Amino acid sequence: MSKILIALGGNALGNTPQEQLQLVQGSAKPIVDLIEQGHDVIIAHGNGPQVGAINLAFENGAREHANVPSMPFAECGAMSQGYIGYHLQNAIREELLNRSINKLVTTIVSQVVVDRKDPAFQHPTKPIGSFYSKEEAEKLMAETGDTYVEDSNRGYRRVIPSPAPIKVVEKDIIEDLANAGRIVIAAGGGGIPVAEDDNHGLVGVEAVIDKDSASKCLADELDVDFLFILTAVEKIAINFGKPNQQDLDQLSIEEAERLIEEEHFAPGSMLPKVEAAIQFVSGKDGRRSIITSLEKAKDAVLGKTGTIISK
Ligand SMILES: Nc1ncnc2c1ncn2[C@@H]1O[C@H](COP(=O)(O)OP(=O)(O)O)[C@@H](O)[C@H]1O
Ligand SMILES: NC(=O)OP(=O)(O)O
Repeated sequence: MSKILIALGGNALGNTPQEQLQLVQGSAKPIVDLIEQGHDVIIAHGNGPQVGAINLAFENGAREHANVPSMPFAECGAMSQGYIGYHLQNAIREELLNRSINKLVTTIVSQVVVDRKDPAFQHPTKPIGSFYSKEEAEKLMAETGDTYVEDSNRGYRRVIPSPAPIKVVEKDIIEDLANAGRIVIAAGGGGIPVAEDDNHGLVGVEAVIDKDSASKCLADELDVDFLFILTAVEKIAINFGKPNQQDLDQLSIEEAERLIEEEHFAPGSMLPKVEAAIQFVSGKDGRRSIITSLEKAKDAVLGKTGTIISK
């Protein structure tokens, strides 16, 4: 049996608390399928819509009420981990109980170290929060000074810096729990972004780390066999969304790199997933990364579907 790190995409969580509560019930099923198959599973997840909504709520509140503080992004990230982890761990717990699987599940508040000098701080790229029309985005940019960009033909979203993850601070605890047979939700939302100060302290920074990149970092640190990136599509494709779209079953590192150069993967959506997969499998022989949909996870681990990226 394998050790699997699952990176859960936005379609597993939705956009509102009500939607999330509903969707995580479905998301828990394929996760528990893998557990039932005997695999050791660690779960990471995104937080783009959630961290954007939390930050916006505080910003709007602070504008209108003197007693509402504005909330830094690291704290917003921490809140998103708690909020998503709470729903997800309860859904997984319930699914385990329904199937009489005697396993415990928990969420670890996870910090991820980044470099304050990372050039990403000068070039915000991480889309967060809701989607807006071009006109709405232009108005918001003029009002707030924030940056908004078009996100993969889906509308305009605010972007903030997304530095590269260096290490997961709570890695040893996550590993201890996983080795003890616990199911761990960790590095949620790419982890709380922190920088190390001169006295080994950790200080939150204004950023949101890409969850695929942070998942790759944790997968490396835990030396898992599979990095499973679960999103809304069953397979990755060339000419995505065009009449000549072709889904891909398998990719070598070299093939994947060539397709990146040919710009088949949209930045901010599929590109970070393929990059994370390449980096993960490049790290050690025998590793595999699978990109597929939540619904197909069980089949994909048996090699029946998904796009497998390997050496
Ligand atoms: N070449 C491609 N092959 C498949 N999907 C692609 C490709 N390029 C862009 N996409 C889009 O990227 C989406 C996944 O990115 P995104 O929605 O940002 O991920 P997440 O599930 O992490 O929230 C897919 O659902 C699909 O719409
Ligand atoms: N942090 C992060 O990458 O979130 P999304 O996957 O929701 O964009």
